[in-house]
Amino acid sequence: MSKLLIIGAGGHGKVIADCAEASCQFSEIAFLDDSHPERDTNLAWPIIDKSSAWKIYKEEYDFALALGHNKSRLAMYKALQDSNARMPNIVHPRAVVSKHVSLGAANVIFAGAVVNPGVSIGNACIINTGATVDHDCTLGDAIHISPGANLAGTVSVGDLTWFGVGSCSVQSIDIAFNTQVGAGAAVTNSTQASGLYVGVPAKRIKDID
Ligand SMILES: CC(=O)SCCNC(=O)CCNC(=O)[C@H](O)C(C)(C)COP(=O)(O)OP(=O)(O)OC[C@H]1O[C@@H](n2cnc3c(N)ncnc32)[C@H](O)[C@@H]1OP(=O)(O)O
Repeated sequence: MSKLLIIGAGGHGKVIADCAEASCQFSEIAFLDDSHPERDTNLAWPIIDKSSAWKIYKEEYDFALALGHNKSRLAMYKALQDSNARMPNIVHPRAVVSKHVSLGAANVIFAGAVVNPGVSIGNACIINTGATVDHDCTLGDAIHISPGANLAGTVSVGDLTWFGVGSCSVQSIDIAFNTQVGAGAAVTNSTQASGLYVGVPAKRIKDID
């Protein structure tokens, strides 16, 4: 069995560790975090070094990326990928993921999530607790579908997009690169431009970085 190093020892990291433990895929789970050596544990798991030290560990460990910020996670993913580090997908045993789903690398799919057949997910995405991604959706890289968010069928989601907690999308629309969907929003039309969309139906209210 492989050993897992999770980069980032915050709350999201804890959920990845718990998910990895439940998957029985790893013989050891530990963290890298910039708070080391002042902090040496994250709940039940040790923090063994700073995040920047990851290269030292790349032969010995697989990696998971616990950076909630989509752009930071994508940058870290690219750095590790360039270095041929191993970044498996981590799927909670109580997530329902169709075998007819295409998954890239470094994705996490948490408990209660459902990913239906025909879905394609890129790299470094978070399908958070209880989120659903219905048939034939296409997700790019470094996307976060927050807890309880729901995508109907055949939605195309651009890289770096974040669906907030409890938000949703109707079927058969395209969500632009780097779209941020506020908590509880309902996206009812394709989004043409990056930006923050809130409300029901969701409206674009401002630019984002
Ligand atoms: C396990 C986990 O914890 S995963 C993390 C899950 N977290 C989330 O899903 C959080 C989602 N975040 C949100 O919904 C935030 O409110 C954001 C990102 C949409 C907006 O944050 P900010 O960029 O700081 O915007 P700000 O708070 O200044 O709000 C801008 C305007 O939008 C409104 N607004 C903000 N969020 C929402 C929302 N979800 N729905 C409707 N209106 C909203 C504000 O009231 C404000 O309106 P005003 O200008 O008339 O006063």
